Amino acid sequence: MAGPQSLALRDARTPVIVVSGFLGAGKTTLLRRVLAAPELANTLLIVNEIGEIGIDHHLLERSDDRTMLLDNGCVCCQLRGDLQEMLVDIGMRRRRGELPGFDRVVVETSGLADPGPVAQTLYGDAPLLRDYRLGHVVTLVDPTNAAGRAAAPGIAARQVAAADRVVFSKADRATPGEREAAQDWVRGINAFARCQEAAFGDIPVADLADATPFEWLATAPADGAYLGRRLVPHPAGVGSFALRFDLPLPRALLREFLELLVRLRGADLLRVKGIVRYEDAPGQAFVVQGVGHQFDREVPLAAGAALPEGSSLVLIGRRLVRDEIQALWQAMRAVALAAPAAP
Ligand SMILES: Nc1nc2c(ncn2[C@@H]2O[C@H](COP(=O)(O)OP(=O)(O)OP(=O)(O)O)[C@@H](O)[C@H]2O)c(=O)[nH]1
Repeated sequence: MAGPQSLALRDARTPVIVVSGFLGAGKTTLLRRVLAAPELANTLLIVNEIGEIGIDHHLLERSDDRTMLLDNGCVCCQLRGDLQEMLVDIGMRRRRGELPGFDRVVVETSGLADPGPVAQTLYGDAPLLRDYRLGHVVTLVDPTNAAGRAAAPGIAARQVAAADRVVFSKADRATPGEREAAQDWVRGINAFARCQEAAFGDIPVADLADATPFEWLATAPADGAYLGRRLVPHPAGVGSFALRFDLPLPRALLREFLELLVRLRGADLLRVKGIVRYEDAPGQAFVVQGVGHQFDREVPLAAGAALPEGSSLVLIGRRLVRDEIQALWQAMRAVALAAPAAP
């Protein structure tokens, strides 16, 4: 008898794999790693970012015609129709030979997106069903960031509920207690997902390439029912904005600013990421990012990457007011400029 796996293999439609996970859980890190593998070379990637400027697609270091950006909104609500349109358009262009072929699509959702409605669009839209089927819904859970999940419990839980695979990220850093707590939390929400741990996204590539979600559900009549039907509103007060800087920044001042921001608003600051240029490193751009209180070391970006001018920092958090934070920066900048230069 043909098993579910062989049923899926007879389905020639392109699988769409949804990669979800809370802010900073490690989605981009995992995708950078697995999409570099030759087995996944033929993958079209759609990156959704909630901030008004996209950062992640610059980090993915892929050619532009294989990476598309859906920014300035969340794909589970405002941009759901945009994703539908994008997928239908890409399907048509591929048929007309205007786009190189691709074997799968990966959608990296924003850290505040509920992947359920995203995945459901693939079941409910006839033009989409012609070209695509749902592959895995992979949700990353960062065991070291229970506080972040607690700040937006509805969304974090929905991300796990919709998953057929859960990857516990940051295995290199998480303590045994954090890992156990994260596992208990996931199991309490979704007992069916296949779970694995990863450090810097080191999952076997085949886990993403083989795109038959919930093998046993693939043959069930209520295909996709596990995704649930209810749309969860985004947590109250969580929003995002970008700070932009035209001139190169003083490195030490930016560090002090971010440290002060964490001291003043640490509990509400869920995610910071940006691409910055420093006065002391002409021509070089750096990625700056933090999750909760934890800031990563800065990473210089490859020269020649198509990057925006100046510097931009995206801040995502609860009840953060752009003007107040902008004013804090300006005040610190003014004090630094007025201070006598060190002898
Ligand atoms: N130590 C450690 N750090 C990690 C790991 N995975 C990701 N990080 C770091 O965690 C931070 C966030 O990682 P990203 O991959 O950007 O997370 P993301 O889920 O794409 O973030 P958003 O798109 O903002 O939601 C970065 O500083 C990464 O370097 C890991 O396995 N171990």
